[in-house]
Amino acid sequence: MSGTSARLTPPADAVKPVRHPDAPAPGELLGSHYEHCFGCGGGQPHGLHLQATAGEGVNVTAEFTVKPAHQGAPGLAHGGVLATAMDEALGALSWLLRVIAVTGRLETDYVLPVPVDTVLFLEAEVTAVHGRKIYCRATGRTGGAEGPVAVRAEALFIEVKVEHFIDNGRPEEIQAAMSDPDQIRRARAFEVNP
Ligand SMILES: CCCCCCCCCCCCCC(=O)SCCNC(=O)CCNC(=O)[C@H](O)C(C)(C)COP(=O)(O)OP(=O)(O)OC[C@H]1O[C@@H](n2cnc3c(N)ncnc32)[C@H](O)[C@@H]1OP(=O)(O)O
Repeated sequence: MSGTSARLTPPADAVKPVRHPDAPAPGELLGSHYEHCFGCGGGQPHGLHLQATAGEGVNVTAEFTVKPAHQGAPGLAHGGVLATAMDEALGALSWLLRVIAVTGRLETDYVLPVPVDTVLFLEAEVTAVHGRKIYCRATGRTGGAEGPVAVRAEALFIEVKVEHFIDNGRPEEIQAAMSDPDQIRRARAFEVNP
């Protein structure tokens, strides 16, 4: 990548990310944050079903298998779907900081075409934190965890409160989520001092 845009460059007084003491242990499968999430939920037949695993630092690894439903050009993954995979892997970093955060900005470099049936090996890490702003980056490799980089992304996530979803989400889904004890448990797993 030739360079990061100014909006994704942490300010000079940004700090190194700190793994929350109650973060999932390294190697732990993080699970889905919401059953109907297009990126990680099991309730979306054509979703990405991305599964992320906690790393030792403020990082995660994840795998995503490109399905025929994810095509753009014949036999190749759609770029927007690949950006979704990066977004989802980057979003999973919230589990390690134990904050709720949403994507503010996402920049993606498409380096290689990604055929259907490819398993994309994703790695994401937080690079810096500045107040509510979480700076992070990710790569997606083909042919194994050490394979060539096919997709690269940098992003800025912004920490929000649970009210962000309650105030803005469609009432049907919010009410269903709020009355689901399992969903409440998952939402709390993101929060510091729940
Ligand atoms: C029941 C619930 C369950 C929930 C489970 C967990 C779900 C997890 C889901 C994860 C799913 C996967 C992930 C997804 O798909 S998340 C879905 C996609 N993302 C969104 O929908 C977010 C939409 N945007 C917003 O809601 C607001 O704009 C946010 C909340 C992001 C900020 O508005 P807010 O009014 O709060 O704050 P602010 O405007 O004062 O900004 C604060 C600071 O940030 C800086 N800034 C902002 N934007 C940008 C930008 N684009 N580039 C550079 N900088 C930016 C800004 O300059 C400021 O900096 P500073 O002046 O302080 O230095």
